[in-house]
Amino acid sequence: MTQRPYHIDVMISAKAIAARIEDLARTIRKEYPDTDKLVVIGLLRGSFVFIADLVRELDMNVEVDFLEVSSYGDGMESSRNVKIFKDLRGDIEGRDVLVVEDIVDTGHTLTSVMDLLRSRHPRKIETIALLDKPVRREVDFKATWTGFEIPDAFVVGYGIDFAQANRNLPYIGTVVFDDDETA
Ligand SMILES: O=P(O)(O)OC[C@H]1O[C@H](OP(=O)(O)OP(=O)(O)O)[C@H](O)[C@@H]1O
Ligand SMILES: Nc1nc2[nH]cnc2c(=O)[nH]1
Repeated sequence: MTQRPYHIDVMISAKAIAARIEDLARTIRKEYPDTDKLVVIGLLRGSFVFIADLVRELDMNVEVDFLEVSSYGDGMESSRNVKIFKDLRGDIEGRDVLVVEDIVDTGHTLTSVMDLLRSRHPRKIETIALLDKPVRREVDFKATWTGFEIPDAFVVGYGIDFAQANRNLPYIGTVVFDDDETA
């Protein structure tokens, strides 16, 4: 399938993201005062940039693990069918856990991931999402901490893809189709 031509407008700069992550890391540190080693779980693939920056700001002992899930494939619409492609390496029973996500949109991904992870009986489990698009929600889900609330626009960059491209942009941008602008 040929891709409709598009460009990307900057929505949140790399500098604004870095400043927000410093704030979030301070808040999280205070939320886990008695934790020996926090298990920080990144949801692949979208969260790989966010988790890398977040853990380097977290002034505490952490263990990093990943769960690979996907429901969008290469499209712009959720399939509402959250598939697990790769499970955690570690056991989270009795552990303090933080789940790191790039974006909450319909809410299906984090709802289904949290159902799965809670069934493994962590001692405490919280969620952080860099972006939240509350107007698109289809299931009731709110992350414990959110970086930025954003309007209804398809975003890319900072780990987030469109058709497996643009994950390497250092900022968050919106996809604008060129033929929509001329219509
Ligand atoms: O709230 P939702 O509507 O469920 O959407 C959020 C999810 O969508 C994207 O994942 P995607 O399925 O595109 O996989 P990816 O992380 O590998 O890009 C994103 O990374 C979130 O995990
Ligand atoms: N690339 C991308 N993936 C998403 N998954 C859920 N919402 C979005 C979005 O706005 N952009």
